[in-house]
Amino acid sequence: MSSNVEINEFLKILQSFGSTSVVQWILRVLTISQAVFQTGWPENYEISDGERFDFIVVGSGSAGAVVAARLSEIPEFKVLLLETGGDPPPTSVLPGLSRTLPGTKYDWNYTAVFDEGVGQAHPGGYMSYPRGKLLGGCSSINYLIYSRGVPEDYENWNRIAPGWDWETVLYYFKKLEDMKDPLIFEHPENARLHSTTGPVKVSRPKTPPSTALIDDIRIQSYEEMGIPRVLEINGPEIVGAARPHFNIYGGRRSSTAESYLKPAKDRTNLKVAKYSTVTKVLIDPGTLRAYGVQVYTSSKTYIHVYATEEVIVSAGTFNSPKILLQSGIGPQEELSKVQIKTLVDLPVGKNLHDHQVIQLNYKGKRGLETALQNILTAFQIDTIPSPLQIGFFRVNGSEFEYPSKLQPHFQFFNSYYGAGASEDLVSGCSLEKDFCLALGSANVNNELDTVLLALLHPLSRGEVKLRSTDPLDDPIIELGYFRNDYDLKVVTEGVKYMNTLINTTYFKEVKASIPKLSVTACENIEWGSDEFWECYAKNTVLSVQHAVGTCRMAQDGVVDERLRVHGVARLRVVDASVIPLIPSGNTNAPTMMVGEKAADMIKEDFHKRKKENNKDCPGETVL
Ligand SMILES: Cc1cc2nc3c(=O)[nH]c(=O)nc-3n(C[C@H](O)[C@H](O)[C@H](O)COP(=O)(O)OP(=O)(O)OC[C@H]3O[C@@H](n4cnc5c(N)ncnc54)[C@H](O)[C@@H]3O)c2cc1C
Repeated sequence: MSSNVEINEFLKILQSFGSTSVVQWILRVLTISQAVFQTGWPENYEISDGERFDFIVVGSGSAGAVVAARLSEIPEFKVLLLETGGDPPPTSVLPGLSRTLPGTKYDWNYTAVFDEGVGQAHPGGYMSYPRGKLLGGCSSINYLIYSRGVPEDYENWNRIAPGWDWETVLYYFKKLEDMKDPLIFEHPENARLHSTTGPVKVSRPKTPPSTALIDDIRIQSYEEMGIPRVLEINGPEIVGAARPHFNIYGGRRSSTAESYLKPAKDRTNLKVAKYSTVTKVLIDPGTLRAYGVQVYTSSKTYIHVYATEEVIVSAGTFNSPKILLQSGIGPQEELSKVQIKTLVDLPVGKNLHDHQVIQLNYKGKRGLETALQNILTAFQIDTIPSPLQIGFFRVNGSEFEYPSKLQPHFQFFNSYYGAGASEDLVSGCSLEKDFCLALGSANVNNELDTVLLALLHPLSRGEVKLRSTDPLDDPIIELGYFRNDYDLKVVTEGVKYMNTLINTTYFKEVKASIPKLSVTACENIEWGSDEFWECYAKNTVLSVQHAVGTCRMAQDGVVDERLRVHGVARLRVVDASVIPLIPSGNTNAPTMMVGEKAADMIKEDFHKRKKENNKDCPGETVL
């Protein structure tokens, strides 16, 4: 038994002793030490040129790790999982440190560009767009918020790609979930949406009374604005606000590396090759059948490994289209620009969409008491220490009928900063210098609420393209925000509505105000006018890193409803890139759900093929 397992067992015993503060502290120290002295990740497998497997999965992220782990449940399947990155570091495991990961070696460090006249408050006209480069992919570096979207999101998928209706996907959402919050099961309407039997842990960590009060005041304010207080953000309501659930349990991040790959690490039929970058899919030009992949290894050589059954590309919204394009699958017009011969002409890289967000700031109470809040939270690295409230709402008006009334227009993330967190705010601010400095100044003596207002259903689309034929070159990411005027109209309405927060009881009591942050592009517009907020939104726009859609699942898309690439046999894409329409919430859980459903479809199709060929059917009973 490894020391990690022993510590885990000990932690479980301690947890059963309840919540005295001494036990809490012992737990905290042990959890942190367990994250720092890591063991338990799958061992690295050194692949050799010419090796054969049944299934090759490219990328171990939110979807890829799920697919590889589920396929390897069938002992007869030989599965290879290829991943560019390595093991998650302690900063990934400990939830309170998640914000330190973007920009490090655990991030692909991509930059994404705005169209002319958009995002002008971003120096250089581009912004960093983090993507996890490690076991678990983005699920190992994200902000751990657990949100699934609403039923109508999936009914819409189902209209485009049959088989993805709400009741079907709910089965997979429940299959992946281990809900640790007992409160949910006290309410039948909520309980039916959740499960305790899946591998991914979900909890709402307890907060100290001072933090709970801050949460409560904000949720009360949103209630006054007409956004109801709800039990949870994955409940039966379409709109409402609550403290969110997180993919955290026992002080650890429940990434797909933690919840799927660790438990599968001793299976001899699953090999995990780290530091291995897939540069293209090998496709027979005569039969158009995928038969393997080209890999750039840690020793800087290119090798080939072969798949007798299927290649599954799960490299994420930017890298999956890149790999397909490098393999000759994509728009002929784009491929010819970089002199790649087109094998199959498909809209790869198109349909990029995202939850673009507008950061709004509200300056509140003055004084030492709120500054103390920052000190209280600083040591709680085994949880999400800062107060955070999440809500969903629709704006009124017959001109805002898209999306349907069964979906919210906006999601918002309200973070609270006690006075004096300015340095944090300034260093985390990527906009023009004067804007960031003014943001910091607003918080020197006063608490500050920053609200990230996310447009949930944009009509604008961007695109991912190849920069060159060099497979190690970063792709071009054109965000395409606000290409459709409707998006800016809805966003401006949402911003104006959100600004009424300062008219609610608490914010009025503390004489809250909206700090005047300078945006050069809007200098000549009257501050606070509708025109100003439109300009502010267009130019300070950010992202919550929910990019999807570049290998769209649709008849006229890149993959069919079983995620098979149109026109190419034995090749699937399984990750956020297949999402045809972005859901009303964060994208990690929906992507894990896609992985779960895909694994079942791959197993089914394998058995179907074997039956057709009249051969033995290993593992059929598993289904
Ligand atoms: C900073 C940040 C915060 C976020 N916060 C949240 C949140 O709080 N809640 C939420 O629900 N969602 C959040 N998201 C979004 C969510 O995590 C992603 O939508 C989701 O994880 C995407 O999963 P994926 O499987 O498509 O891709 P990924 O998880 O990115 O997986 C792709 C994997 O493939 C590997 N890979 C890529 N190219 C290659 C190659 N050529 N060869 C081999 N391996 C390769 C990558 O290294 C990576 O491990 C956040 C994302 C980020 C980056």
